[in-house]
Amino acid sequence: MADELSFPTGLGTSDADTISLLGQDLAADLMGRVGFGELAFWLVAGRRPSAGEVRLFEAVLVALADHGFTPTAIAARLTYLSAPDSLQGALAAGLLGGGSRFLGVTEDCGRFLAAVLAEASGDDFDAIALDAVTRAKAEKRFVPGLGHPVHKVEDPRTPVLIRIATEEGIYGPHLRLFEAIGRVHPQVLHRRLPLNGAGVCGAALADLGLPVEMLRGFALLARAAGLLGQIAEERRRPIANQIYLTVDRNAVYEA
Ligand SMILES: CC(C)(COP(=O)(O)OP(=O)(O)OC[C@H]1O[C@@H](n2cnc3c(N)ncnc32)[C@H](O)[C@@H]1OP(=O)(O)O)[C@@H](O)C(=O)NCCC(=O)NCCSC(=O)C[C@@](O)(CC(=O)O)C(=O)O
Repeated sequence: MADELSFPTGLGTSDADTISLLGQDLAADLMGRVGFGELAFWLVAGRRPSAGEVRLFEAVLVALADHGFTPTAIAARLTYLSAPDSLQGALAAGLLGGGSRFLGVTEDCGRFLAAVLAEASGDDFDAIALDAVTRAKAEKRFVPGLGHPVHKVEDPRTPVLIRIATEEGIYGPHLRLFEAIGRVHPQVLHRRLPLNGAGVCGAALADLGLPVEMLRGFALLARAAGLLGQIAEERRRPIANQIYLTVDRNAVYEA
């Protein structure tokens, strides 16, 4: 009976002396020879990325690592205040906040763009974008990737990622549609909103051919590094207790 069991994997395995990963000898062929970003791409895509793809992918990871005292950073710091014995708890608390308003939008935007492109015909990207924004507004949905709480005119990450994608020959239909949304949305929303960093990262990852259903994972991978930095700084120069006491001392009891 046991002979019939089979659990196929193309990722990792080991025996007493060796560790294999992605068909390579981990110790001999990968350690010290492949960057962590390249490995993360390879693990998910199941193919080794080109140097240009690694450059764009790592630019995404760098873009999303940290954005100051965001809800994810504050959640991690407050959890660390309460449970300094649980670094993993603080990290997990921060990552749990990667959702449809902040950070997780990387995937929402990639999915949105992919769905619009799947239905679209022709190559008039401004017309396709206009239709997509009009439909989102009619359905009372926010367009993912538009707007930012701090960068009201331009998110500095957006033009840089578009430039890198163009330089590396990876600028594709998702980034093209995203830029078209940036041009046409004022006609529908009657205000000009910035194309934000989370959104451009989703468009770039989709143009890299990564599965849109996995894009939140990359945003979380990037933010895990940033949150580690936040927790390390919390240890060196704590602020979480002040946040806690400020809210508690200013609470207004309205029973
Ligand atoms: C980002 C924010 C909540 C900002 O809110 P705010 O309230 O400050 O927006 P305002 O500028 O005040 O909006 C002015 C008027 O436009 C309307 N309006 C706004 N956005 C609109 C839109 N997309 N579609 C239609 N209409 C819109 C709004 O309803 C208002 O209408 P009205 O009330 O009538 O005046 C909002 O845009 C939003 O939900 N966007 C969609 C989700 C999105 O893309 N999130 C990514 C954010 S980046 C990120 O995740 C990475 C991170 O930022 C953070 C991290 O790390 O955690 C980092 O940097 O790394």
